[in-house]
Amino acid sequence: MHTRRVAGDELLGRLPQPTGALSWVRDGTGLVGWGEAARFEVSGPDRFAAADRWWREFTDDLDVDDELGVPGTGPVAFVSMAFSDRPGHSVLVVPEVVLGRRNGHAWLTTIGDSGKRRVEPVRKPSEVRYSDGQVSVTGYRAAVRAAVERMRAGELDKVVLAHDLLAVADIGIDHRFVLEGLARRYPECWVYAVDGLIGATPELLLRRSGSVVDSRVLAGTTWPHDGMSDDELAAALMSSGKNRDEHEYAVASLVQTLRPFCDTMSVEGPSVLRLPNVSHLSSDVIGTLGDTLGGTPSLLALGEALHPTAAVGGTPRADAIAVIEELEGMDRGRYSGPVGWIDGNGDGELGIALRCAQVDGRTARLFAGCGLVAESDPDSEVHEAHAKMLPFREALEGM
Ligand SMILES: C=C(O[C@H]1C=CC=C(C(=O)O)[C@@H]1O)C(=O)O
Repeated sequence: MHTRRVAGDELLGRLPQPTGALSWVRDGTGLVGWGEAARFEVSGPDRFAAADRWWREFTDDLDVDDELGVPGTGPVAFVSMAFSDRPGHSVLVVPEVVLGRRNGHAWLTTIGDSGKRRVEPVRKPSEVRYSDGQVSVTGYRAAVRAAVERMRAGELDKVVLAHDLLAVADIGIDHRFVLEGLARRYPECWVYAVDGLIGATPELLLRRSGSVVDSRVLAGTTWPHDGMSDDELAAALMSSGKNRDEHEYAVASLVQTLRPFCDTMSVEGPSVLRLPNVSHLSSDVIGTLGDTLGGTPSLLALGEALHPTAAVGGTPRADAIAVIEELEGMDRGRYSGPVGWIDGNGDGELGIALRCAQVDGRTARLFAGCGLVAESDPDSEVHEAHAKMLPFREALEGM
């Protein structure tokens, strides 16, 4: 395989075909890929360790010629892990071609001879129809109410429940059309696509660059309502006890789990992250990895320890997972699992797969969830989940 410097500043615009897009792009930087040189699929509680092992063996056997030698050059796999230990299907895809841009560098990595692909024009659907997914809005409201009762009874502190929505377009969905729409409206988010899971997430589970790791923790949300200005919404969010509690659980779970791997750690926040559809309480955690057992853990090993954070699971983690299995009533698939990329040195970026849909032909299954605490109100959570589905809906409809 070869990595060469290239000129040009396009990423998503270079994807040649309507399906099979691979993407991890934020505000014009990141990686896109196409073609499949290799694929690894796995499920079950050992999925992270199995994926890590497969990736190490795959890269050990490669003959790499890399002109740049920075994170994201050389061998790269796009990663999307299932939320749940069961059921669930996780996937690593090694593209035939990767195009990357970061810190003033631009590069092209190819595996094998990876012949040129025909470039097909991007297609826009003219009609999209929506219907209930596995969990309707009514079912979701009832599940939220039941979870809130459990928390009021002191059974757990926080749980994240989600529901889904089906969208059917009049033509096969062009992944590039959705990705371009998401990137245009959500430059603060990581716009991703792996094996048909497409979205724009504002939440970074973990980035590893050598011994430095960082994470963006989000929890606590508001959305435009009651004619309030953006500043009024932000001030209300910062002073909401319910949202501050929800956020604190998410930061604490991340810090506690990452601390044993780190020599130093610091937390900045919370502040308000403003997006077009919602605003979140946001904290950044930065750490320096220490040597454990003679080396620093890979990104996938760290992802295994961190997933699921309280932003998608809850607190205490095991109780929250049990409540999700009992009350949510659907298979999340890869929604709310780690998604991103890894390179041959164990570096890379894993976001949390939020604000997304699983796309298959003309159909997209959209997901959104909300963190619940004892003070949560079921109707508000239904509105919040609706607001969280807007990015994908608007991108699909071309708004
Ligand atoms: C579970 C989701 O969002 C999480 C991330 C940020 C804020 C959240 C909240 O305030 O509820 C959720 O924990 C989702 O978008 O589906």
